[in-house]
Amino acid sequence: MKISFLGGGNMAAALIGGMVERGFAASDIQVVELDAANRERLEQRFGVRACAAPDDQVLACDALVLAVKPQQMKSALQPLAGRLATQLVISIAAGLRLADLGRWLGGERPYSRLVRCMPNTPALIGAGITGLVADPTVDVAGRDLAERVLAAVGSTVWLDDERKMDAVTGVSGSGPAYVFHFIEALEAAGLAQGFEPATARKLAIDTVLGAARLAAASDEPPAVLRERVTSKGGTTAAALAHLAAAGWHDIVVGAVAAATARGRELGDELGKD
Ligand SMILES: NC(=O)C1=CN([C@@H]2O[C@H](COP(=O)(O)OP(=O)(O)OC[C@H]3O[C@@H](n4cnc5c(N)ncnc54)[C@H](OP(=O)(O)O)[C@@H]3O)[C@@H](O)[C@H]2O)C=CC1
Ligand SMILES: O=C(O)[C@@H]1CCC=N1
Repeated sequence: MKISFLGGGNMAAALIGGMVERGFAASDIQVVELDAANRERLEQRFGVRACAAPDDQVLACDALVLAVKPQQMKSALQPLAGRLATQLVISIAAGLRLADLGRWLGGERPYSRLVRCMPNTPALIGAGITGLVADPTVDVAGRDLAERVLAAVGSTVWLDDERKMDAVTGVSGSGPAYVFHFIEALEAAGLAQGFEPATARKLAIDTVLGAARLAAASDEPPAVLRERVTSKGGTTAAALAHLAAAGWHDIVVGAVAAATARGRELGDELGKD
């Protein structure tokens, strides 16, 4: 299976790294990337071919992953318009809708062999989660191909309605940043309590890792696991009361709503062209 990437930045590197680590042949992966330093990094780190513009070799692929920023997409697709025939196009761009991508990629008619998805950066270590939605005209073979690419780097969730994709972006696409931010805060809290930096970081990271693994392995919901940590009149209750008073739950819900709304706004703004 030959996979080409348009854009070789952070998320493309996470996907390529995860794919190579999980047995995709580096010689079957190509990347079009404008930045020369990025091209060199991708070639050296993963052994893939990187080039500055989409040539015939890039187009001779089974799947083309669109991995430029949403604001760069329309101009990045211009050199490809009307040149695709059988390739499955997989967009990972936040906000951008299938209909607009199809219009930008098409020649006389819109291109419809399209899957829109939203992965996240833990893909780099095979621990990503991706939401996917296909254009209704994509056949089973096309869906299987997208599934094989994204399932190589983590779990997948197929959606029946493209409008839900912005919420996937809000929850799991952007989600690792919220978790990293939480780890940063926990680490800073450890430093404030007098731990050495390495100890503060280890306590913070291993706590999040262990709690997430326990939640994933448990038949019980996170709320029950939380209650088990919370002894009556104990330390956790004191911390949770502080978080509740600061509106912790609503803050997280509001953050996801802001990300979701921004995805929708990007789709509205950029799709107008
Ligand atoms: N980062 C994340 O966690 C996630 C990102 N995404 C989506 O992935 C996409 C990429 O995001 P991210 O990797 O963070 O962004 P980056 O900016 O890191 O990567 C995009 C890369 O594409 C390059 N580029 C721009 N125009 C072209 C072009 N015409 N041809 C080839 N390469 C080009 C950019 O170069 P230059 O910098 O020189 O412009 C840049 O290196 C976005 O659409 C985003 O919404 C989805 C899920 C998660
Ligand atoms: O911040 C962004 O727009 C991208 C999409 C999801 C994660 N990063």
